[in-house]
Amino acid sequence: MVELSPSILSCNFSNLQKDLDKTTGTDLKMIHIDVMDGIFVPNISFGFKVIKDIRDKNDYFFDTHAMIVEPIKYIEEFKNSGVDRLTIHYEACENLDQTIDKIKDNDMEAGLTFKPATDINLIIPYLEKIDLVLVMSVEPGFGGQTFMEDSIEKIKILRAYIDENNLDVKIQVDGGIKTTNVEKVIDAGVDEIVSGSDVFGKDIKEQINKYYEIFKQKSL
Ligand SMILES: O=C(CO)[C@H](O)[C@H](O)COP(=O)(O)O
Ligand SMILES: [Co+2]
Repeated sequence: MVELSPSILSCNFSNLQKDLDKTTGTDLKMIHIDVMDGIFVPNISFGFKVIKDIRDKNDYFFDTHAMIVEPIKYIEEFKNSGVDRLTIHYEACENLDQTIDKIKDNDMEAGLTFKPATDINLIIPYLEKIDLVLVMSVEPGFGGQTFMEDSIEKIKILRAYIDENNLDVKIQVDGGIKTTNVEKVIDAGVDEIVSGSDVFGKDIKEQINKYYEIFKQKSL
């Protein structure tokens, strides 16, 4: 079944744990943690201290999306903060192979993502060595943007390649997903859905339950 990874970027940071507490009693298994450095993307979110502090209070799988230049420099710190999977940007790494290897050496799952304008054919060769490929369906940097329709084709290409080659790689989509458009990305073949403003910007528990209702219907 498809899983939801709600982005805490849309939480109220003055009440972060209060927002996370509202997710209890749902089917949720992971949360999406967007780290931005103000250089790779034109926005700054939060860093290791925040991740560490919520790690102490939440058992969820920490699905972390690093929108930072040269994440290789910070891999140990992500690990020490309690990150379970580190997803890095193709465009942000001078040596992508080395960066992926170092994530794995630090006992985290490795995810790879790419900006909407990046040619998907550049990503395909790395599918053999990663655990997750993330299709960005908005320009990275901000929550609350509109879903880019051409992401559907990218998901279909990745789904076909992964299935044809029997690869053990999950597909995630991030940006502009709502309960009203989630079905089309599921039909295209995603395994995980990131949603920020449509979860933490609304009635949190109700929205998570709505997503899981849709996922269950779709898996019948
Ligand atoms: O990576 C991101 C932005 O760069 C966020 O995960 C994403 O934008 C989620 O927010 P929303 O669902 O509101 O689009
Ligand atoms: Co993200």
